[in-house]
Amino acid sequence: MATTDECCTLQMESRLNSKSRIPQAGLTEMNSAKTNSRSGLKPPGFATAGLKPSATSKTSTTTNRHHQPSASTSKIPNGAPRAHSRTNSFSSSVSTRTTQSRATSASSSQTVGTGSRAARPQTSMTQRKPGATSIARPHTSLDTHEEESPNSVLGKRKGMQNSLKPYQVTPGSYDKHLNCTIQWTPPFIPSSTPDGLPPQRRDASISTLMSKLSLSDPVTAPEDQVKPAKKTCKIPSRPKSTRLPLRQTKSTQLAHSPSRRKLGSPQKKESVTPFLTKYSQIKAWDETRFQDFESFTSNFFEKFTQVSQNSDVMKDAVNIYKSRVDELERNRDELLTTNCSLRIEVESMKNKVSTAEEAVKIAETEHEIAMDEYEQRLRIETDTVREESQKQLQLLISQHQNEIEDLRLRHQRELDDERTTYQRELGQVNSQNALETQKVHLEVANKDRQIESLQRDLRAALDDIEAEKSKNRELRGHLGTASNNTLTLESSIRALKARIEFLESGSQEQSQAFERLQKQLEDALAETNEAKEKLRKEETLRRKLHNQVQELKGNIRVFCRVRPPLASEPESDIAQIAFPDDAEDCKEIAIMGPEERSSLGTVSRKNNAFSFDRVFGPSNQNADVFEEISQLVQSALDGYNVCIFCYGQTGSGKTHTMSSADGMIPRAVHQIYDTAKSLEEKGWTYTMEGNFVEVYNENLNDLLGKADDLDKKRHEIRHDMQRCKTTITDVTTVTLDSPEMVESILKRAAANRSVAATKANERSSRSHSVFILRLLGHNTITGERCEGTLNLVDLAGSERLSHSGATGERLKETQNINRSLSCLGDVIGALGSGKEGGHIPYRNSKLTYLLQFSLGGNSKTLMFVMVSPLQAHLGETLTSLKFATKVHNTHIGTAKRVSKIQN
Ligand SMILES: Nc1ncnc2c1ncn2[C@@H]1O[C@H](COP(=O)(O)OP(=O)(O)OP(=O)(O)O)[C@@H](O)[C@H]1O
Repeated sequence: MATTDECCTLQMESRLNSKSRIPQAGLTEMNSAKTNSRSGLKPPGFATAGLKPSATSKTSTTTNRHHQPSASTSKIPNGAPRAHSRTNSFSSSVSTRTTQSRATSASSSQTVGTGSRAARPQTSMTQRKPGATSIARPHTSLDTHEEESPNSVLGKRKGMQNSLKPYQVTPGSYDKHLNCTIQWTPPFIPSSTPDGLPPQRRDASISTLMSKLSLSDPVTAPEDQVKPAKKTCKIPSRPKSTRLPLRQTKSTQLAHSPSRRKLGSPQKKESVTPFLTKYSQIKAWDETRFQDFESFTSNFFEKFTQVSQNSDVMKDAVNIYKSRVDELERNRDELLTTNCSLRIEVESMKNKVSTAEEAVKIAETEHEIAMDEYEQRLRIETDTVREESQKQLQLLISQHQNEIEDLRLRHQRELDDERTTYQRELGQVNSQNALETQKVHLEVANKDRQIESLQRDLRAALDDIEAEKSKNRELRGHLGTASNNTLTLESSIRALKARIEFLESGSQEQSQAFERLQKQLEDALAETNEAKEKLRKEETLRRKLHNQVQELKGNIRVFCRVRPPLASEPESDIAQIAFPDDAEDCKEIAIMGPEERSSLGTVSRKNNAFSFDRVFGPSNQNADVFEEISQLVQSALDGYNVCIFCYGQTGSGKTHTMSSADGMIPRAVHQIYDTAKSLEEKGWTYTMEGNFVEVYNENLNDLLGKADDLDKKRHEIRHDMQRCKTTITDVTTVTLDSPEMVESILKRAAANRSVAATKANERSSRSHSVFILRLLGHNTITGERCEGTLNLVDLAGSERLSHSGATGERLKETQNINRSLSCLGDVIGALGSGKEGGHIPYRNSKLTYLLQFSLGGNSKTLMFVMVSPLQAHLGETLTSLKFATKVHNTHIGTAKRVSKIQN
């Protein structure tokens, strides 16, 4: 029964442990509180059996959950065992008891908690009396130690923390608190049994167990086993397990101390009477149960140790977590504080940022306004500069185009003129050559030398003409170059226009384009100046060559013109006039003379052939005539005195040729204007002054003056022999500013003459009209000056006096006309005689005296002999032709150009 009860007790205890009950508590409740409190017996030998004086043999390992390690060796947090000086479970249970609890347990038995410990069986040291319910355990050093420990079991329970601290006691180690050496005793057998056991059985079991245990009491221990200075708890060495958990019930240990002592002293086993009650039934030691119990205990210890170690690890982890939580809380507080300060700073920064943003917005607004104003100003300035640039460019382009156009027109005119002139000159030269050849044939003996000379001159002239042509080609080349330059400039202008459109966005590029254009313009101007310089030189050369050609042609030339029959003139009255070389040179005219009856009575007609420098037939117009005399007009511009007069009977066409609307005078004036204008680019500036006078009855009348002054106002002819210049006193001089003025001059002259005439067209037939055009030229570049005079003379009718039948005033007129014409013939004859220093009868008539410097060596003279086609005028016609032939045969010396160089 006892064995069965003990097994049941162990099983119950195992179940209780498996329910996480604290083993110590369970054991306390079952063994100490009940058993000891009820038994009230003092365990015999308790005070002496269990304690041995020697503490050297064995060590006991126990675990005390209620004590904080404080001995010589301690267990580190990871659960490693540490040495402890505490005593066994008994000592531990005593140490957890407070003074008060001990006092309380002394008066009343407690079944739980500390009270149960107070009721556990007392050791022999307490000398517990039988029957006492509880005996206060005497104070030992453990009490003080227990109370001083901050980790007392009460404190643990209150805080529910660190209640599972493992506590190991090494058997044989010295506990300083108990002042004894822990001595291992054989494993005790838990006596806890389920409730309901009869006290007798319980006591018997306890007695049996206690009998197997021996606890040497220092009091009863042999003297040699007890150290004099301290109490020693000697526990017999344990063969296998040396660890004893603290949880093992202290009260049970105490209760079984006798058994323990008995086990620890096997030699005394037989001699010692088991400390059993009368109810104990245990008679012998059950070795098998002991071994089971020992194995169970060993397993239990191992599990307990493992759980304790885990608990220690968890506690250490909890401590670490707590410290970590504290640290984190501190960090959190610090972070909160920092966060608050940062929020304040953020708020202040936000305010600053908002203020700064407002300032930035204001500044941006002001900046935008300023930028708008600046852009507007810049746009206005750019538009202004662009407009000005465009205006300047347009102005430059228009000026340049005008200059180019003028230059081109001038060059074209000059080329046309030169071409016409040279063609004309060539024709004239050819005609002259033919004429000279004819003359050579006619005057073979006398003219051989002259022909050879003329041929040489002709060759020279041809060479000159070739040279002139080459010059002309060069000029054309220059003109072509100028035209190319013009085209280049025009293309440049077009490119610049396109460029300007492209460059509107940048004034700098525009200025560069302007500079390039300016440079091109300067280059073009330089080339133009070079061309002008060449033209000036060519002009001088041309004048020289032109004069040479004119001299070769002769300084006095005679042209014959036959007017066409008028509508009022019947064809039967038309004389037989032939033009033998009409298809070739137009220099011959043949007029069938009147019938002549010889002495034998035969009637015959003589063919009168005449040859002149040029013969114009009825079909020729004034334009054809002027084409031939235009070279003389050019000579007048070149500074030579030229005299062109028309000779012929009344009605032969003198006035028509000279003063009609398309006559020589208007055409000459127009040519002079055109030529003078073209010469302006060569530096020449011309001033034209005109006089229009008549010689009537050997008196000079100013046809541009008042009509009433005609035949009343006297005018004197003055000659400046040094300058070879003729002036007329009190004569009206008209400056011809435009070619249109000549028409008014002619009209005015005609009007004055008609007022003075007694019959229609009468005055013009009875007087010589002289249109004097003085040409004053000045070259501003070379400084040259020239002064030429063009005299256009419309002579009075040359009919004979006998034929006119005039009388009285008319007779006087006719006589004066004949005398003046005769004087003209005399002067021409004298000039043609070739006598050096010979007398020239200029003064014999007003006309010749007036034309003194235009007839002679320094002048070029052209005489038109006008022929009426009427048969009735045949005699006068032949007379005029004979006179003209006489003039034509006259050779006047070389003309001298009136020119000077300005200093
Ligand atoms: N070449 C011509 N073609 C056509 N008509 C002409 C030509 N020449 C002269 N006439 C006409 O003949 C007429 C006489 O001409 P004009 O008056 O010129 O002669 P004139 O010699 O000047 O006479 P006068 O000595 O009296 O002045 C005019 O009516 C004129 O129109």
